[in-house]
Amino acid sequence: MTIIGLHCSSTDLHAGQIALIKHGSRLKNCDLYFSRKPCSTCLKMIVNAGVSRISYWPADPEISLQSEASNPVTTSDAKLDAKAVERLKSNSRARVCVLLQPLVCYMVQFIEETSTKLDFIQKIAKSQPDFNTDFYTACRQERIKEYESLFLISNEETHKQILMTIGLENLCENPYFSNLRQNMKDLVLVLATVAASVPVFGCFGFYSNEPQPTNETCHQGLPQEIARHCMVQARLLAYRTEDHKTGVGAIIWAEEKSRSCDGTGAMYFVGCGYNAFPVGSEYADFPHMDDKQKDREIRKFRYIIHAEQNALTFRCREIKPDERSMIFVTKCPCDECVPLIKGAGIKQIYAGDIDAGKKKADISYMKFDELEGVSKFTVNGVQKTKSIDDQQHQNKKLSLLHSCSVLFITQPVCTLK
Ligand SMILES: Nc1ccn([C@H]2C[C@H](O)[C@@H](COP(=O)(O)OP(=O)(O)OP(=O)(O)O)O2)c(=O)n1
Repeated sequence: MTIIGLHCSSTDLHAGQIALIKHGSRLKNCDLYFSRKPCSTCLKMIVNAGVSRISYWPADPEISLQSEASNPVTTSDAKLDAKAVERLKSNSRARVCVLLQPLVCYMVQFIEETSTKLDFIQKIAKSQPDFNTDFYTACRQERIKEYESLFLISNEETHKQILMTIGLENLCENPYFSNLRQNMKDLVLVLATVAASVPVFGCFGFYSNEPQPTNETCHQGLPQEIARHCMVQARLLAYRTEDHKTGVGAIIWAEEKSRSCDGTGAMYFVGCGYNAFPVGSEYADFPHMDDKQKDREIRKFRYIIHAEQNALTFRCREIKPDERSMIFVTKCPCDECVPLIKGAGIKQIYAGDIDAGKKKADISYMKFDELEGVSKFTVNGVQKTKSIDDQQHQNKKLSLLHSCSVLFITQPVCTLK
């Protein structure tokens, strides 16, 4: 499976409409993932394009109806739309379903434990002698509150009533209703926990240690809020790793010269990946051991494909030489990946610098510091003057997760082993 697009709604267009404009009939046989149930305006076009499945997070239109319940016009429009969506759904070949996979029971705890050990939190901790150990907990609580208000209906009864209003009575019976709420809460916890591991704190952010090589925009740093957001995406990917010790995630974005209709501004998704063994292999096909094993033959390093390597391999767009292209990696790129990133023409690297400058037996991280011609942004607590982008960004909150409609499109791909 390859992700071929990631879009969010703009002022004028819904995410589904943007997907149509961007991909047209290439959507045929693709799977689409929405952060809300698509409305009839989007759904009619999408089913017509021949998509194979549409999965959605079941929080909207419910959440919008919650705040607009007192307005009879909106409620009756929403009812009409919900009916139209159900009719489009039942007369279409595409499968439209709620996407709420229950998490394995230890997942939330595992993510909570590992998130506190990540470099961003560790750097803040080191730089603050009077560091309050509850800082991470406080950040997490804040994110949980924020995400709950965006993605959940707090009151059970209100939730039930809204589901009935839009014709989803079948979801109101138990155990479906309590399972639905529990699965939603768990996923919100995971999202909030990972987001809290890249917190807003003092002047900490992703900064370059070197003077900018040129004034060209393709080397200028992104607004911190966007950089943090993309790093959270990479962190989420890292949890999909097949390396049982070290998970790494990478995501590549680029910026078009001209701003088009996309709700992500001029940014467009290029590719993403995490460290894993060759596609289609079984657990026992390759060794899983690390440097601590004396026998080098049973170490993982010659087999595992790095997050950046997978992001480059399974990308859906070309990397254009005149555009600001950037890769976000949760760990320092190693010596195998640094020349690949530079060779692919990527202009900026946002990375954690854990292990930078280290030479291990089978993997080394020496080339990152010496790399020239690619701008590097690592976690830093140095006070910087705000970039122009940052200032402009204050008024235009680009936040992919926060947006009402986020859309992933995946395409089945054939892989040869
Ligand atoms: N930029 C990077 C760096 C590493 N990796 C992957 C490749 C391996 O799956 C794993 C290797 O990580 P480490 O160098 O941390 O090695 P260990 O997993 O052995 O851990 P340790 O830090 O204890 O040596 O991470 C990656 O995908 N991208």
